[in-house]
Order: sequence, then structure tokens, then C-alpha cells
Amino acid sequence: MNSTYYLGIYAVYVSLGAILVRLLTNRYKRGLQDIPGPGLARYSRLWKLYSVWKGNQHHVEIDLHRKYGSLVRIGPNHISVGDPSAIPIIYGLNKGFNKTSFYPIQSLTWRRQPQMNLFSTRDVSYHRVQRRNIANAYSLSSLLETESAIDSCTSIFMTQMSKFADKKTPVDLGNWLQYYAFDVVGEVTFSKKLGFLEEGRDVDNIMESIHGNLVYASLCGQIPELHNLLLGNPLVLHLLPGLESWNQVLQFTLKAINPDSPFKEDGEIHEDPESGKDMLSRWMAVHRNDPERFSTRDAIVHLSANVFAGSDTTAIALRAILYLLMCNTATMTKVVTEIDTAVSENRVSNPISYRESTTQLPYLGAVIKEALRLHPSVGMIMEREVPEAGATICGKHIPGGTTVGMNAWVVNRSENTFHDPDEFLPERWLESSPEQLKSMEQSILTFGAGSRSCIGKHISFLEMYKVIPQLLREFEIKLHDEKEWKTRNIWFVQQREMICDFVKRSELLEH
Ligand code: HEM
Repeated sequence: MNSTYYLGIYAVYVSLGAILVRLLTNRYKRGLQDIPGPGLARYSRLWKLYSVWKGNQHHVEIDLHRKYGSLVRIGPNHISVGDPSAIPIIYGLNKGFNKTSFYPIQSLTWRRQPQMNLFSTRDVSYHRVQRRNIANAYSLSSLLETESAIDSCTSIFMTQMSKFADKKTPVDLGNWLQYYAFDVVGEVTFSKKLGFLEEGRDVDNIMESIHGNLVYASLCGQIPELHNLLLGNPLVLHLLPGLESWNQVLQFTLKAINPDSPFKEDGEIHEDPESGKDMLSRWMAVHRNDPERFSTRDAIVHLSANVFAGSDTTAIALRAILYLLMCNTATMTKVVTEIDTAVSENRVSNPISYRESTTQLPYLGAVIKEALRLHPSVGMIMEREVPEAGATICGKHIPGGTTVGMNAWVVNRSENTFHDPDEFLPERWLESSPEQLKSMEQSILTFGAGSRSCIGKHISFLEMYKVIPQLLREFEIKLHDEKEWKTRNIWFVQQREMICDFVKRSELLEH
């Protein structure tokens, strides 16, 4: 036996020893050791990585909280919090709980540098300034100025669905709802239809690219340090440029801004878009006012965030509303009757306006709220880092540096707040007492909470309140062969195979 052999054996023992020490340090981490959870999760992040990989993390976390209570240890340094009363502690303004390194990996690169957007940045002051710069464009009053453009998307959508009804062929409604969401984002962002509804397809395969981004984010986000070895590594991207799917979002955005070459050498946009109501025009106006405070790079980054964050999330919500209605025929009948009555009493126009829908169709409003409660688009904990001094959450002191977070799927189904939490009961939003209602409203995490809550939610509400009544007014929609959809949690809980049969209601009335 030579000395190399003994050295090898020694190295193996030392490595095994180091791993063992690491596992035990994880297991008995001070302040977290007595928080219950799955046994393996205390030792290594691999438990969570595997659990996320299975694509069902939202239901896993619901079950864990029902078994263990408000606090569940889902990783050596990760605590999932299930009690809605903790929302203001973790997500409240100026509480010092910053986003974790799960987020920055969801950034595009420009000129080989990662570019943080509103969603991905961990820099609190950059976030504050940028949010202030762009928030006005997302306000309901600004968005309502684009309502006729949204109507034009709805009109193409109805025409396309009529074709399926005429041919009596089943349609993958889930895909079409995403085409709709994409074209609406195109209208409010760039005053452009992106061609999804006209062509009935995934333009430039951008939906597929975003899907790839989400799979990457959900898995790599469990061990974010790996990002520097994977898509965060310029060498990997140089060798395998096809992997750079975040940049397909950037390319898609640049093409939407200007199909030719949008940029000059210095990064300025060639021609200022005509002053309009879309976000591109509004933000270029902000840039002109103060180029130092808001660069064209900033504008591009935020426009790209719309492309990334705006279509999938809304499509998931639209699918949830329609699917839950199709599975609950009594509720469907009630909502269709409400729409028909409003139409026959001339209380709504054609196409229906947002104001009419939100004021004249209260039952529809309850249906939307309930669907968003039961099937929130985001399906993992929204991670935050506990500030250095630590914090008391659900009566327990959690040390600084711990990753905590809440999953909307868990919180929205809290048994203390919602009776029959797994049931689709829109009536709860109409029949509860004012106190119950207030408590329910405060326990919904579908759009996040606090300073990092969803800035784009009014875009989605405009779509929901306009396209759903329009569809139900014109068509009877049923699940083809009563087949269930398939869902997969890849950070967003996407649904697939929502195949439906469409019949024109005007034809049903004739028979
Ligand atoms: C039903 C539709 C939507 C849902 C359920 C949704 C959900 C969310 C949630 C939960 C967050 C917070 C994430 C976190 O804290 O980790 C968020 C943030 C964000 N959302 Fe949405 N979203 C929707 C639609 C949109 C749309 C249409 C846009 C833009 C076109 C958008 C843009 C953003 C941005 C930019 C942020 C980051 C805000 C910040 O950190 O200041 N979202 N969204």
C-alpha cells in the first residue's frame, strides 16, 4: 500500500465527516431545531428540491400545515408560515424582511450583465425608486384608458371561439386564454397586438420559453448558489446559447417595441414612440423628464417584466374561474342568469365595460374572488429573509437570516378563516358578516402583500371582469368528455389540457 492510497482513504473519511457535521449542524440549527416538519427537510435542501421537482408543492405544503400547524420547517433554514395573522409581520411595509436569493436568478441579462427588474431585485432603494417611477402606468385609471384596445382583443377571441363552435370541434381553452392574456399585455404595454389570437399560436415560442424559465427558477431557486454554475455563468451561455431563455423574453420585448432595430449604440431608443396611453409611451415620458433617474435600460427591463409576469399569471386565473364554473353547474347557472338579467334589463353594454361588470354583476365578482382564493397563480412560499435581530412569528422567535415565507395556497385555505376551505363557495363573499368579510379579505395572498405585492393586478382584473361575462353571454362552454385538467407547480401552478366544447347560445335559444 503506498501513501497515495492512505491519502485517498483519509480524504474520503474527512469528506464524509464534513458532510455528517454539516447535516447535524443543519438538523440542530439554533432557534429552528424544535419547529416540526418532514424529517429529511431538517438535514438538507435536497428534500425541498425533490418535492418541488414532483410538481405538487402547493398541496404538499397545505398537507404539512394541516398536520403540523402554523410553522413548518421545510428546509434546514426554511420555515413555511401558514397563519394569515403573520402576513403583516413578514410582508408589512418597512418590516425589514427582504426578498431572498430565490428571486435574482429570475432576471434577464443584457450585455452579459444580469438586469434586475421590479420583481427580481433585492435592492430595497432601487425597488422603491423604480416602483415610484412606473406605478402610475399600472393604476386602474391609467389602464381604463386602454379599455377599447382590450375590447378589440376580446372581439378577436370571440370570433375565434365562434369558429370552433361552428365546426363543433373541441378547443384547448387553456391555451387560448393565454393567447388572450398575451395580446392584452401587448396592448397595454406597447399598443400592439402580439398576434397570438390572430394566428392562434404561441408566437415566437415565447410561452414555451417562459415555461422553461419557470422550471429553471423553481428548481435552481431551491439552491440558488448553483445559478453561478448554470445560467448565471457566462461561459455556459457562451457554449450553449440556446439555454438563454430569459433573453428570449428580452428579444421578444425589443421586437414588440420596434420590429427593426430599436436601439442606438448608446442604448437610447431610435425614435420615441408617439405619446400614447401604453406603458412604453408613459415610461419614455418619465425618461425624458429625468433621464438620470429613469434610463431606457430601466424602461426595457420593466417592459420585459410585463411580458414575463403578465400573461401566465392571468391565464392561470382565467382558467381557474372557468374551470371551477364548469365543474359546479349550479354556480354556472347562477352566474349566467345574473349576466342574462343584466343584459335583458339593459344594464350592461356590448361589449361589457369594466365599470358595468364590477357594479352590475356582484355574483360574478364573488365567483372571481373565490376562484382566485382556491387557485392562486403563484404556488410556492414567497421567500423573505428574517432581519438580523430576528422576529417573533406565530409566537416563536425566529433567528435573523432564516428564510421564511407564506404560500398563498396554504393561507387562502386557512381553516380558521374560511369554513369548508377546500370548497368552491362564491356565496361566502356575499353572505358573510362585515367582520368575517374583513378577516377573509386580509387572509388572501393571491397577489402577495406589502411593498412587493403585485403591481399588475388591475390588468388581470380588467381581463377577468370583461372577458368572462362576454364568453358566458355568447357561449355555453363545457368540459369535453368531462375530463379533468392537469396541473403542475413550477412556481406558478399551471394547468394543461383544459379541453372544452363551445356552443353558441344564440343557437341554443333557436332550438
Ligand atoms: C392573476 C394575475 C396575477 C397574479 C395572481 C399575480 C401575483 C403576483 C404575486 C403573488 C406577486 C408577489 C410575488 C412575491 O412577493 O414573491 C406579484 C408581483 C408582481 N407582479 Fe403580479 N400577478 C398577476 C398579474 C400580473 C400582471 C398582469 C403583471 C404585469 C403585466 C404583473 C407584474 C408583477 C410585478 C412587476 C411584480 C413585482 C412587484 C414588486 O416587487 O414591486 N403581475 N404578482
